[in-house]
Amino acid sequence: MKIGLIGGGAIGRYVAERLTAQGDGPHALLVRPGRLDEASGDGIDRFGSVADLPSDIDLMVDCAGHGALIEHGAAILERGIDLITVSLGALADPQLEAQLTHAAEAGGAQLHLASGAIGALDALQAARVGGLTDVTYTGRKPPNGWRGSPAEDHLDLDALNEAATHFEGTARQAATDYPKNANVAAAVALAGIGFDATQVRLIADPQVTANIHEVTAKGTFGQFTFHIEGTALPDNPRSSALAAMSVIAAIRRRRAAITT
Ligand SMILES: NC(=O)C1=CN([C@@H]2O[C@H](COP(=O)(O)OP(=O)(O)OC[C@H]3O[C@@H](n4cnc5c(N)ncnc54)[C@H](O)[C@@H]3O)[C@@H](O)[C@H]2O)C=CC1
Ligand SMILES: O=C([O-])CC(=O)C(=O)O
Repeated sequence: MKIGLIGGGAIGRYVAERLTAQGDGPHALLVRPGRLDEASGDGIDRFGSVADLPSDIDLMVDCAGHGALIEHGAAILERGIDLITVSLGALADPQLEAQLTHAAEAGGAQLHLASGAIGALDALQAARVGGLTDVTYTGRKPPNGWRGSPAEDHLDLDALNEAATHFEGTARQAATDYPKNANVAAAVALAGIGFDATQVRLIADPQVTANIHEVTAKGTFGQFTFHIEGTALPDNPRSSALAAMSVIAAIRRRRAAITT
């Protein structure tokens, strides 16, 4: 299997290192148009557009964020190349979701949503079958984990001495307003009761050092609470290491004889 990457940041570098260690390339790095000189993904052949990618690429992996999925997603799928993405929050835009669905159908390819920094999505998907009544997601990170997000408009992150909520609303609004921080909200929404019915709370908390995600769900199946304290990647306090690990796990599942 020949694998190409989008994104040479914190997640992309982790994924590239793991792929290299397991003998999987990566075989191409797709960068922003006109950014072939971008200082990332060292040693990997770079390409500025999907059309330029080598013809033998079997799988593309988006570790670059919403802009990359918007920019390259449809073209990859239309070319018949499967795509794994961590940029789930971009699907809060119904037009993008429709565009990617049509592109996947036209190309006979599949868009796979990596589980990212959260877990229990399998339980949510199963619970949805019987009917879910209530799903809430709470994301709690240290103040540094919210830099570059709308949290900065509501809070003085440097002066915070107790936990402060800076967003309460739907998963659609969270995913739209926090493209670098609320992909988990989108993952929960897509697995469960959707972007508009999933309730989200985002908190900056100077007392914690981990990226903490909590999901509670109720339905005919019963109820559950899932709580995870994720270690951030060394290069980006916003992004949990588990998000990068979930990409490698998704790739491994594709070639496993027995899979979940
Ligand atoms: N699903 C999940 O649980 C999570 C998802 N994410 C998503 O992953 C994204 C990347 O995370 P990090 O690696 O930590 O960020 P980062 O900022 O360290 O790296 C982003 C990389 O993507 C590249 N890039 C940006 N736009 C691009 C485009 N249009 N085409 C090609 N390359 C492009 C940048 O040059 C950079 O190399 C986040 O912005 C977020 O949206 C992050 C954490 C968890
Ligand atoms: O990595 C995390 O902990 C979560 C995150 O940034 C996201 O959901 O986009």
